[in-house]
Amino acid sequence: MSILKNEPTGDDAKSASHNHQINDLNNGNNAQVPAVLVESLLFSYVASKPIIDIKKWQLGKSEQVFLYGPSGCGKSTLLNLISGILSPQGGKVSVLGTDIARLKTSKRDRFRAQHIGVVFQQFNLVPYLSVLDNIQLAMHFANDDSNKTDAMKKESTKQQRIASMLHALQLPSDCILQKASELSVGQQQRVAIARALINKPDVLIVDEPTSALDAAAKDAFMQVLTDTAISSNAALIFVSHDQSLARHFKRVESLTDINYTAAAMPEPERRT
Ligand SMILES: Nc1ncnc2c1ncn2[C@@H]1O[C@H](COP(=O)(O)OP(=O)(O)OP(=O)(O)O)[C@@H](O)[C@H]1O
Repeated sequence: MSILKNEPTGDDAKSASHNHQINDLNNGNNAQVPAVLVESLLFSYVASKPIIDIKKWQLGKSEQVFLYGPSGCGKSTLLNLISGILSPQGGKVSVLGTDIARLKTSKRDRFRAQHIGVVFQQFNLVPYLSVLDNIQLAMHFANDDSNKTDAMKKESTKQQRIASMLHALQLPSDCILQKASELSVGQQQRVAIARALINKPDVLIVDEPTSALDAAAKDAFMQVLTDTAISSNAALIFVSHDQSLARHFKRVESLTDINYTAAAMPEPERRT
C-alpha cells in the first residue's frame, strides 16, 4: 500500500512546518531521536492515588508496540499523557524530542494534529457528518496557515488524498459521502484509522478499538492497521487488554511491567 507515501498532497507545507517546528524545539528530525520517550513520568487524578509511575520507556521511529494490561491499569491515561491531552505532575513525555506538555495550548493542539494520530475506543467520529467531512475536519486542525501552499488549499487535492487513503484501507469508494452513523462498525474503524493517518502522523496511537468485532474481523482490522502504519512510516502504539492481538506485533509489553503504580495495584484480573 505504497500509495500513502506517493499521492500528491500538501506535504511540502506539512514537512516545512514539521521541520521548522521540530528544529526549533528539539532537533527532532535527527534519526536518533525516538518517536516517543517517557522519562520519570508521574501522574495521578487524585493526589493520594498515583496511576502512572514510569521510569523510562521509549519507542523508535516507525516501531510498533503492543501494550497490554488489565482494565483500569492506566492504558488510556498513558496514551492521553503521550498525546498531551493530560499533563504529568512529574517527569516528561517527549514526542520527536518535543516535551509536549510544555507547549502552550494552541501549539500543543497543532503539534498533536500534525504529528500524532489517535484512534479511540469509540472511534469518536461525528455521526451526522459524512466520511469525507469527518476526515477533512482532521485535516483542518493540522493545517498551518503560515505554511499553506496552493495544493493544500485545493479541495480536489484533499478529496483525492482522502479517496486514496480509503482505498488503501479497503473501504468502498462510495462510502465517502455516507454519514458515519450509516457505516458498519468495521467500516467506522477503518474511517477512524483514515482520519488518524490523513495528516501523516509520526506516531499513531490506537486505544483498543476491536472489542465489538468477532475474531476474524479483528484479524482483518489488525492486518490493515499494521500494514497502513508501516506504509505511512508511523510509529504505532496499540493498547489492549486482549492478549490474543499480541501476535500481530514483534514488540509486546505489559504496562504492569513498566508502570510501577499499576504493578502495585490489586487488580481483580491478576488475583485470579
Ligand atoms: N478522569 C478521571 N478521574 C479520576 N480517575 C480516573 C479518571 N480516568 C480514569 N481514572 C482512573 O484511573 C485508572 C486508570 O484508568 P484508565 O482508563 O487509564 O485505565 P485503562 O487501563 O485504560 O482501563 P480500560 O482497559 O478499562 O479502558 C482507573 O482506576 C480509573 O478509574
